Amino acid sequence: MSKMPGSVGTTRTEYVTFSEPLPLDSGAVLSPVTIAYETYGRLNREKSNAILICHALSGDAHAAGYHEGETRPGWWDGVIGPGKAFDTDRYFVICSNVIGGCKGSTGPSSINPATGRPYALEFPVITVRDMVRAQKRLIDHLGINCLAAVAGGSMGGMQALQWSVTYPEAVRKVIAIATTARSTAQQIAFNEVGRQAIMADPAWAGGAYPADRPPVQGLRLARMIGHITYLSDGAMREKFGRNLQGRSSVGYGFSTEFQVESYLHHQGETFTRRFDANSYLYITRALDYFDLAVDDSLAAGFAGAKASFLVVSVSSDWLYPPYQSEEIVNALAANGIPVHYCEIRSNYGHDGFLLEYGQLNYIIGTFLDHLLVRDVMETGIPTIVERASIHDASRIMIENGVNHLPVLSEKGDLAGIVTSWDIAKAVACDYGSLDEIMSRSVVTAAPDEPVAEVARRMEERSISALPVVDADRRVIGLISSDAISTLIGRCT
Ligand SMILES: CC(=O)SCCNC(=O)CCNC(=O)[C@H](O)C(C)(C)COP(=O)(O)OP(=O)(O)OC[C@H]1O[C@@H](n2cnc3c(N)ncnc32)[C@H](O)[C@@H]1OP(=O)(O)O
Ligand SMILES: N[C@@H](CCO)C(=O)O
Repeated sequence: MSKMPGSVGTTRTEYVTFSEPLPLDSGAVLSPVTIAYETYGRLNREKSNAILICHALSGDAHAAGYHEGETRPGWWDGVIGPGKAFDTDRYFVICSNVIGGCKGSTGPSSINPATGRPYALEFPVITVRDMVRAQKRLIDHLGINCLAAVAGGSMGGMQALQWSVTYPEAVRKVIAIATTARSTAQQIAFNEVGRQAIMADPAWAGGAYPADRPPVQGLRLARMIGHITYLSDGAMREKFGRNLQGRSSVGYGFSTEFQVESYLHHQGETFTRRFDANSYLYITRALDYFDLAVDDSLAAGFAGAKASFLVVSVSSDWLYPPYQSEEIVNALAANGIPVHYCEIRSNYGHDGFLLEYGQLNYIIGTFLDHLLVRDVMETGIPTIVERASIHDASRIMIENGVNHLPVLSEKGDLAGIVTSWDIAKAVACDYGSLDEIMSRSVVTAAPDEPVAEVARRMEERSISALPVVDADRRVIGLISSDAISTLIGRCT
């Protein structure tokens, strides 16, 4: 299929296998570990533009574009592509199938090297943290030290949150949608009913069913139950009301009569053609175990996180209700961690995170464009020491083609700044020492400040560049109005 506007075009799932054993939360190890993944866009030279997308319960690595011969795009195609929120003209977008899944990554239907047969229930129980550990292997394999963002909805949002606490140095932004920081009793309850439906199917056979005779009845029922929780009362009423399916009056029996019944049968049926029953057990168990709280405190759980966060809920989501997003926001705010919160207004229910593309594109796009100084600043900039001469300063400025030169004290922290305008003044007024011309009260920027705020400060003070300093006033870069306007020009 040729590339369409806004589409990443034809895509293909890649596979990588790691032979080094993957330690799991349960104490078991998994080896070898295969990860199925797709990428869209190009990784830049600095490897700083990578975004990891994490999928929900039944998703896979195919998040965007079209597989050869297929007409349905990837599951988050509405937000991934040129000009979309996850803009593949700017970002290198990665999506991988979770371990425990059945879409190419190692899971219970993979061959157990110890027996030569599918693992089935010999597959170790996994957690969301284990899924993230496996993703870290992939990210390392791709040579990426720090992700520009990790994003996902539902279980994908849990993985994104998990990244922020397990690998705080390896992720700059987290986008968590329609999710929670710890599974609730109600969520565990629905998962358990689904699992019981599968395990009660005689075809499940203790998990050792042959690939061509899976427990379809149990899996169908599990999905029907699950799918109800992905919708809302309003969405069901709007979609089906009390409409009958293919008949004009009720039949006083137990065959399928209502449209909503027919719809759920359809959803259950199609699910059995694309999903493995044992993977359903393992992944829902991972959801149950998910709890980022430490000593029952979510604030303590997020204490080490370093990313900035976007938390999004769906107004009609009763499976992962907005109050659970608000808990995440409060826990982050308690740690002084930058966080934005948005509630998508939608009647769709939980699956709104797969459908509300207009709102998602706007909210995510705005957040990703909400650049921080560290995203824009120039690093490795020239500096000069306090005792140097005006001649030294002008030579360094000419050699490096810069108009701003931070002046460092003997201790190495910021003592002042000298500009090409100061040099011109020095020549005109015949000043001899750097001390006479440099400004000592320097307006600075911090790496975690939003660029927009710094741009406002520069405008108010009529300054065209600010040194970026760390907590010890060590100069770590420079942000200039030129760099900001180049960026804005590129983004419009
Ligand atoms: C999140 C991840 O990481 S990936 C996992 C996401 N993917 C899924 O969950 C796949 C299954 N889920 C769905 O299809 C979800 O409903 C969504 C959210 C993805 C799509 O939502 P919508 O576009 O609103 O589709 P909707 O829920 O109406 O379902 C449409 C299907 O129901 C069928 N349908 C609609 N009404 C009826 C009915 N009365 N009787 C039988 N079937 C019906 C349609 O024919 C269509 O079938 P098809 O998907 O086989 O073509
Ligand atoms: N429809 C989604 C819902 C779970 O979040 C899925 O099947 O993965």
